[in-house]
Amino acid sequence: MGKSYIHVNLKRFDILKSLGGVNDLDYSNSSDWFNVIANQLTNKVNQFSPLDYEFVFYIPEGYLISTLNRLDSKSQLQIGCQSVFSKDVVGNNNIGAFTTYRPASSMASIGIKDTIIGHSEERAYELEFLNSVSSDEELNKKAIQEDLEEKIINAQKVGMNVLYCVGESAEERDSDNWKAVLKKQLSLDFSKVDIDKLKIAYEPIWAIGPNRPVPSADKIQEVAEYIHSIIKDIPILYGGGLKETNALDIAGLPDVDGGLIALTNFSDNIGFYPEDFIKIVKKYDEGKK
Ligand SMILES: O=C[C@H](O)COP(=O)(O)O
Repeated sequence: MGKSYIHVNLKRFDILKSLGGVNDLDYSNSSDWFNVIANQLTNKVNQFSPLDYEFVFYIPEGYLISTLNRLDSKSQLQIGCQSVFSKDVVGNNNIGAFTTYRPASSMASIGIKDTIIGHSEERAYELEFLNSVSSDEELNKKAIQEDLEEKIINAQKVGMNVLYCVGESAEERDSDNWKAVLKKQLSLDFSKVDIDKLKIAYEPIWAIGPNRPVPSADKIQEVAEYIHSIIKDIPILYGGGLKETNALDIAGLPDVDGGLIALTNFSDNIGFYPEDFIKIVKKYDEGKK
């Protein structure tokens, strides 16, 4: 059995329902939302051998320092940040504040070793902005691609592992254009990008979040195989509606090495719930090849 990678992109589930949030997780007795999640998960994920599983949680920036300070040193939960700035800000007496940006070097200096780059949300916001300036969407996507590559390079330069997300939109799927889209997204310069510090998350945009269809296991396998035809021997995680009901099938796919999860409940009490996360992991483990 190969090693499996279960990564979680923990979106803003800390927002209280009274402020428009969706998650019902009760953290009223703690000022630190993620600490509540980590406390509920540590013993459970520690039942899996670190030789068999890697658990990485990409969490909103506000919780990074308190989490790193409070996390049980024996916890197998690894904490990552949600992308980094594309510029190298170190050296040349650079004393900028880099306001609003998150330099990889500053993340490394607080102890962050993992980051998620190119998430569909990151790509979408950048594209929305560029499309408002120029109508040449292909050129805009190319610019985003170059920016994401710089982010990967800068993160790896300070020793971080990168989960790089790729995936097609519903329109690109319907026009049967997914191979061309993925090929462009996977065209990284491997003279600069360290393949040993890289994993790929395939997250079809149309499958992410509540009330979305999920591709069949066969389709996920077809795409993962295609990704491996472009970049050999790289771990591929599937993201987009991965849940208890499909985790077993996805775990058994020959070209899939793990999952990227955000929601654990896709209806009713939408959000991320530690007990449901563990149920997904257990199902995944049952199907693990
Ligand atoms: O960021 C996470 C992935 O895109 C999957 O999201 P999801 O589990 O809510 O479908």
